[in-house]
Amino acid sequence: MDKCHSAPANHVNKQVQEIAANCHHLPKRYIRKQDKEYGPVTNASASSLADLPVIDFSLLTSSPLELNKLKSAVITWGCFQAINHGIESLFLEKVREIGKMFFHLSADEKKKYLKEEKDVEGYGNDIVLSDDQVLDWNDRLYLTVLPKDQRKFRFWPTNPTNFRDVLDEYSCKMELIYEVVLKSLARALNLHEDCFLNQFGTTKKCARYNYYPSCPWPERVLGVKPHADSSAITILLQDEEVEGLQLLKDGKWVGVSVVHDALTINVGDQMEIGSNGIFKSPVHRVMVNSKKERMTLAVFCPVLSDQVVGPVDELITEETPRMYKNVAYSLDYFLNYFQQGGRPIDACKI
Ligand SMILES: O=C(O)CCC(=O)C(=O)O
Ligand SMILES: [Fe+2]
Repeated sequence: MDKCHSAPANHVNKQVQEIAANCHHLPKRYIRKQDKEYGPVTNASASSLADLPVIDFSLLTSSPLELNKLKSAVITWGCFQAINHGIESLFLEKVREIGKMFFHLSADEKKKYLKEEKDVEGYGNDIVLSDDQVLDWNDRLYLTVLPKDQRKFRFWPTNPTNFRDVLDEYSCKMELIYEVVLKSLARALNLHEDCFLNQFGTTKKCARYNYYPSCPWPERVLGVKPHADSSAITILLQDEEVEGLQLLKDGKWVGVSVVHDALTINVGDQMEIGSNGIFKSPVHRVMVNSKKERMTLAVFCPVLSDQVVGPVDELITEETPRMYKNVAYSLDYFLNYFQQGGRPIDACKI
């Protein structure tokens, strides 16, 4: 059979994992349309792994040098690898393990947590907004973890049995990491350390386990299509061995390596706006592997729904005029641009 034969578009509501398990041909809905991707389509080769700065969190308050390294990382890349962040290696393993155990449950068991068609919360994949939308080669489990009163427990697996406890503990740790990053970024710009924390107010923490089954035609699909995150920051726990994340840097795609026990942290559109464009929210995408599955856990830290985001006053000066309007962030606002391949932040620029 022609390996690239396109199947009819009846896979839209199937899980990618089910398609991958019996993949004799690639369903049409997953085939990349390269003319619709912004940024070049060439793949990163082994030689173009990003030299992403590694920031030692244990030094951020005591070492001006480390703080400066963080500042230049976020200005240059919008992203860095955090080490010595205080989360034990064994615990990170557990966080990965509960995710893998979940995705390895039977299809029927996982479907108990299936999301609704037009919502993101729960187990599933892309919200489909149009017939010609290209789908990502990934399944997800998306759970709002903080504030606690926004948790929708019907989507929280009880299998494995420790899933909820481990994710709950991880959420608390993410709140602390969030605060360290926002305070450090403010100090790096000589602002009061609570400046960004106050600007954004209470932020949500939304955990998204991304599961990328292996794909016999990795060049023809994308794990996640090019996008920038809308959050203030995103804290990513990568797969312990399989790479796949790439950043668009100076017009080229460069791969992000796996650093043992590191958290890969990037700023999102809300921080780009808050910092009046000093920190740039990086465009990134995910490639899939022909042989190995990959699983990551992204924790997005966005403002609460309808909260207005704008640049902090102290960063608007005569030399550095306001670059972004104040915008009220909602899921609809984000999705409308995202699924059409545009960047929501372009609509916020003055
Ligand atoms: O899985 C990854 O490496 C990144 C995922 C990502 O970009 C996202 O979930 O927004
Ligand atoms: Fe992302």
